[in-house]
Amino acid sequence: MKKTPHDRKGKPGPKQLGAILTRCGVSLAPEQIHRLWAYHQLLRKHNEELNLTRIHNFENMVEKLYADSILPGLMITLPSPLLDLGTGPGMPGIPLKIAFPHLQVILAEARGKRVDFLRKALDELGLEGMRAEGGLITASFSEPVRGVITRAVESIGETLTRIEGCLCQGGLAIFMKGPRCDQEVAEAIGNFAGRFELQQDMAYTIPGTPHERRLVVFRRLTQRPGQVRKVFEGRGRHKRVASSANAHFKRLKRILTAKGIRKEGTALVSGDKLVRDVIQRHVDRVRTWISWPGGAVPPEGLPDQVLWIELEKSLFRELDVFGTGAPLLEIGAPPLEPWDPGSPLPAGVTLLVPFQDPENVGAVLRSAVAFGVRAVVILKEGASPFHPKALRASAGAALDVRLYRGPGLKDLSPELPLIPLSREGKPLDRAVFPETLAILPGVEGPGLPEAWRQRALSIPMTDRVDSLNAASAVAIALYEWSRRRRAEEEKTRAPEKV
Ligand SMILES: C[S@@+](CC[C@H](N)C(=O)[O-])C[C@H]1O[C@@H](n2cnc3c(N)ncnc32)[C@H](O)[C@@H]1O
Repeated sequence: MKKTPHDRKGKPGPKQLGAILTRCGVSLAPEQIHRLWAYHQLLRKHNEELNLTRIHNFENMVEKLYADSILPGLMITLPSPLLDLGTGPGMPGIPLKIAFPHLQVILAEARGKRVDFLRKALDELGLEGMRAEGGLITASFSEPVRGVITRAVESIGETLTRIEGCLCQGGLAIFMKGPRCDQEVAEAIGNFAGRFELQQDMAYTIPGTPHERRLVVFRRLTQRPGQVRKVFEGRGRHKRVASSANAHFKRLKRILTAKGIRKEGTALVSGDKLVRDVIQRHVDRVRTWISWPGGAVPPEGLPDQVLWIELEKSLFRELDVFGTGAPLLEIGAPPLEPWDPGSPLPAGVTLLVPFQDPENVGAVLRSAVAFGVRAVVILKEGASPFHPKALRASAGAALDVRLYRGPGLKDLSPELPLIPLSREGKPLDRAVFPETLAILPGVEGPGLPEAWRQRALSIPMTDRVDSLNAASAVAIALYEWSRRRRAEEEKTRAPEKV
């Protein structure tokens, strides 16, 4: 190692740099120490003018900047190419490149003067396989990288969104954090479920110092949007639609109504969470992913025949009737199986639904699934369970319950073992529920035909309102039934031996 004027005992110089690094668990070859020393000098020289770092004490700089930057490379196998997002004066990218010369590193820095400094540093240090990328990295940055590393930039969630365009599937997002980042990590796990998974979360102390750190590593599960596009284009399943006369758009417009849903046999799902849930639980029903240019691309794992339609934003808004601003899904909604009133009801509770408001149909389907209803019969007067409002109000439950199409209210035989719900009936809390039963609420407004009212159950309530909302009344009746059933089960359970 060459001697420099500063290289006396205790004075900053390559020798002391090497010694402090060794104490921190980082041992570098002499030429690497010289490169790092040259970088250190550049940093000092330009710091006053460019405000590159607030750490000035030599020992602190070595421990908190250089050793800190290099340690992640000793703890995990760093992927390459590696994007150092928000590198500032080159941290951790430059010390990492010096310590691990095989890495291809892109130093990303938004501020122009810092970018000038980085380019000068790379030039003077003769670091090859490394470059500085100026400007703000956003989700549209699409150069493929296998890893992203960041130190002191922003929250984990913000970075995971930002690297959507560049981090390859299976690639690592590496976060150099302080010790207290539990909440940030937990939020990212929840918000990016299905897109990123937590691979490692290591708490450590920089050896020989009291400085605590966390290395948090997320692995990307999904493909980059450009790749997804290629896959859909390769299958001939990607369409861009700019005209309202387009046949796909006209079909999608039609399925906003019950008549169109019946005719096309498909339905529209809206809302980010619901769309993701439906894909996860009913992927075989998915027909079309509907977005707009620049909007979210379809997730991976959709069946080959699924179509991706990118609609002009104004056309997309016509379909996004709830204004969710999230992609929509077209799903299969085949005609309901006809209900045979002559065949025995399944054990447990069946629900007959005459509601004309699709939101009530959706709400009641949600309660039906919540309380373990076996089958739901949509009567002739009932709204479509696949109407966009019904699907949304059901939070997807419309796809989780056995649905049948039944006759009209007036065609229901009085012989059927139904339990009608009506304001005039006997109090629900005193009712005796048979093993197998079917609950029949009335239509919103007119309620039930006279014949059914006579044998109805009623929910005790004040007379300050005329009636409960139809879907709420059913939810209460279902709750009462499930409460009684649980109480029965408790009773029949063998008493525990003492
Ligand atoms: C607090 S500094 C940290 C610098 C360095 N990583 C370190 O640990 O010393 C954050 C730097 O990130 C840059 N930055 C923040 N967001 C960025 C983005 N989206 N793209 C590029 N640079 C960004 C800022 O300009 C700033 O220089």
